[in-house]
Amino acid sequence: MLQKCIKCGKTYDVDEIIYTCECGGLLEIVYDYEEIKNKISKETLRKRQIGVWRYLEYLPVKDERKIVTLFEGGTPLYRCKNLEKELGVKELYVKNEGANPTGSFKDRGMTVGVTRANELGVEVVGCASTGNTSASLAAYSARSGKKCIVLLPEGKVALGKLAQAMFYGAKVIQINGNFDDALEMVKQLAREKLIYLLNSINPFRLEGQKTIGFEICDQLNWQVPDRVIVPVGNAGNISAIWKGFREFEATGIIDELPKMTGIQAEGAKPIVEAFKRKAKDITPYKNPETIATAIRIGNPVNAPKALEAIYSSGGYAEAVSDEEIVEAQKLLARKEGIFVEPASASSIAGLKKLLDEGIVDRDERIVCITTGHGLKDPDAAIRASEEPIKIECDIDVLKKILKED
Ligand SMILES: Cc1ncc(COP(=O)(O)O)c(C=O)c1O
Ligand SMILES: N[C@@H](CCOP(=O)(O)O)C(=O)O
Repeated sequence: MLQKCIKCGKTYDVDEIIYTCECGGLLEIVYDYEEIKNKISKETLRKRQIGVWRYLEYLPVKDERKIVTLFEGGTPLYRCKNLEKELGVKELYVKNEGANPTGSFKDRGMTVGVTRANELGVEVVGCASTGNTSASLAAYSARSGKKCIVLLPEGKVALGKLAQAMFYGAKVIQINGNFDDALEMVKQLAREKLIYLLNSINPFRLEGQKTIGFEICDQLNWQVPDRVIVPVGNAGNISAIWKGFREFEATGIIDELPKMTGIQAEGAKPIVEAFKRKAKDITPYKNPETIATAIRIGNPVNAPKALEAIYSSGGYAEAVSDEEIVEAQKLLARKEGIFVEPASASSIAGLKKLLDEGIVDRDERIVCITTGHGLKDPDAAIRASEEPIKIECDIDVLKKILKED
């Protein structure tokens, strides 16, 4: 097991605390896949409880006693028959990551990232966040007794997420700047070794998130979807999920791969623009803006990994407007009973748009990832809903209302 630069191929020991290569390239964790293949089979995996740690041999942990867990993963993969009818597709699933312990997919990353921090003997962890990363890191650092510092863009973090970070006991610092500014600041703290950084630039964190790909195969009885659609912000998740599929292929668990499809918001779409230019580099946005605050990111650190995932899987990247996001959020809640935060609904909005554009075939088996719980952002949900009806305590008035549509 090593850390390897995706740009120049240089390798580093896993115990070296380093976030990018000397050449500036992003790092990823590589394993001896033949060794994993000899240890693991579908049957052995199935004997264990579903969740991130079912896939232990694929995870960068040396000492199991150091694992910090809140029982993350094992999230539902819903077949969505009502949406299939509504959108005119043959087979549609939603992988609902809002069902994780703190309500987002970040918990998969943090169980592994904070376990690594434990193994390294780190005492102070930190991150920049649009909300979910901070909520999750605050919870896992509380559980492992570490000090936690989170930097947030003031006024742009959904209420539920802010409440979580504060309540789990993190030191919460709001900056007069956006997420990208906050990330630059915590990267500086990490370079000076004042914190162990647990944003997705840390390759160990992404190892936990790749288990979304593992679980999708597992829950589809080892079949592989034609396409996986993922909301994209800092671009770690789409890269991680793709790595999961590739590793299952490398170890003989699956023999096909899905088309990775990333969705961004119109006001923050540097990856979509790069994809449409067929480029490998992005042009960052200085002032990203969208109702989907979780993906209000102008300079995604994992852009090279995400673009590689999209290009080499034959996938696609598209942007959706705030109106399309809210419409999709409502559709998912009202047709399937699944309440997600706005950023999460971009995968559904993106699917609808790509079907209309003829990019996605109606016969495909599709999995949309919904990344965070709807209760994270109650303000957005209330703004998008009809006002409750107010009446006096009058039974006749109530009966009259009951008869209305
Ligand atoms: C709810 C939600 N959806 C999507 C994303 C985007 O994920 P990524 O940054 O890995 O692209 C985030 C945060 O980054 C998020 O919190
Ligand atoms: N949406 C994210 C943004 C940070 O992404 P990360 O994956 O690099 O931590 C958040 O929840 O803060």
